[in-house]
Amino acid sequence: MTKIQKLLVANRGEIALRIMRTAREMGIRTVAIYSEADRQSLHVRYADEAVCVGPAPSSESYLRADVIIEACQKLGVDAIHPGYGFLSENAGFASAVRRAGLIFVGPSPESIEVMGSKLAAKAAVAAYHIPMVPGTPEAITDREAAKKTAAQIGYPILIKASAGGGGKGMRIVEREEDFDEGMERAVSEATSAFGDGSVFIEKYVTSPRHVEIQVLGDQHGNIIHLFERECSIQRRHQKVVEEAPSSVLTPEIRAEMGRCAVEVARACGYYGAGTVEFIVDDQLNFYFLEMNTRLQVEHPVTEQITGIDLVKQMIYIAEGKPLDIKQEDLKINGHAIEIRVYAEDPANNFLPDVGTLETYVRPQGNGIRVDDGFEQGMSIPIYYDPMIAKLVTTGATREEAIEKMIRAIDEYRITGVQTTLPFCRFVMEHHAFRSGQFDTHFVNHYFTPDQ
Ligand SMILES: Nc1ncc2cc(-c3cccc4ccccc34)c(N3CC[C@@H](N)C3)nc2n1
Ligand SMILES: [Ca+2]
Repeated sequence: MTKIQKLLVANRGEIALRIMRTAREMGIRTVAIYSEADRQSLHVRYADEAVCVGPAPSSESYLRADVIIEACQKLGVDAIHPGYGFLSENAGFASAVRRAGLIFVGPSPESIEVMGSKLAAKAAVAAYHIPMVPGTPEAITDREAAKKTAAQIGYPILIKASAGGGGKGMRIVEREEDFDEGMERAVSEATSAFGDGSVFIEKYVTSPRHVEIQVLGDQHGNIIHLFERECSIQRRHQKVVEEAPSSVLTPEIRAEMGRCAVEVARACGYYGAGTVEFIVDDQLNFYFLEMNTRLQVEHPVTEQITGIDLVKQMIYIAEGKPLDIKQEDLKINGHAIEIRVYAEDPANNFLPDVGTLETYVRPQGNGIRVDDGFEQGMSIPIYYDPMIAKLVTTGATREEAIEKMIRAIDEYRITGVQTTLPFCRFVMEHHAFRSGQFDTHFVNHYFTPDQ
């Protein structure tokens, strides 16, 4: 066991601040990294020490693994927390951190590697009888054979890039006559996007819900799940509204999905915080899709209903501590909803809107959590994800969480940039959302930009 005394957070914005807050509660000293564009940002001011890692573009700063590791050695840092995005699912970085004698607050490079390839993930899981959509277990090498398999599976099918994920590198093929062209395009897109043209086929589940299970594993083989998050309200594979628990799962299906998620984690010897993604069809059948080996943006809704601080657990696990939480001790307490507040203009096809937060007043009160990285007067840098904040409300019931969300959105005062707040309010008021009857096509179905 190694007690971490000094932690470098290799990230920026709200997640960097969020991680540093937990570290501070644990008596751990914090080091921030920042690009020249983030010199004045909050996470830099909050940290005990801060290091400029380069110019604004991420490739020259937040992705500079060598500069980040060098900074650790210079400052006597023990561990690095990668947050999400940037280097958080980069097996090479996790290995380099290890080789430098530092602790990577995350899973092993091997787990990151396996789960980074959709096919390797499916192969690792195959022996565990986890429901997966019908499809080809291997990358397509023989197109005629693949065409036969597609006919057996039945159209529509999805052609997916093995190196893809998060919706990138997926093509729907509705009919057999479109197969050849669909395959051509899928391979060329995967080759240009990921440098890896290997693709596989799956039966397309037409109106799925996106439900994911949070798992926590320690370095002694203990793995638990912390129930599900529903993330079906997405726009172009960018989640906008997430909630925990899901409004459709029954206790039986929840327990079964949780068991499967733990088995997926076990299949790759997982430790740390991870998320197992499923899609759920309208008959409430669920299918394993992929595993994310990072802390996710939407992790707060899980924290709110379980009372577990996931960053604290990640740090304990990285220190080699055995989990001090038993599965049977975990209960769902209440309902939490998160909306992501982006500096984007819903009336202008959600284009990023640059500008300065002339007014920035957060909502407050019982059941309101705001994870953000900005103060009034700050401008939104154009170089990074334009997320301003995550607004999380927690109520005893889903209805109460929705009421709180509507009240909080109305209290949130932001001028100087357009934001997605009006769109989120539209969702909270919509009968399809309120009744729980929605799927991943919600935004396309119900939101026309001129509204
Ligand atoms: N066989 C099969 N059928 C339906 C699917 C539906 C999704 C999906 C999941 C979540 C949101 C979506 C929005 C539009 C289109 C698809 C989705 C999906 N995803 C999207 C990103 C990655 N997590 C995998 N895979 C699917 N696979
Ligand atoms: Ca993913």
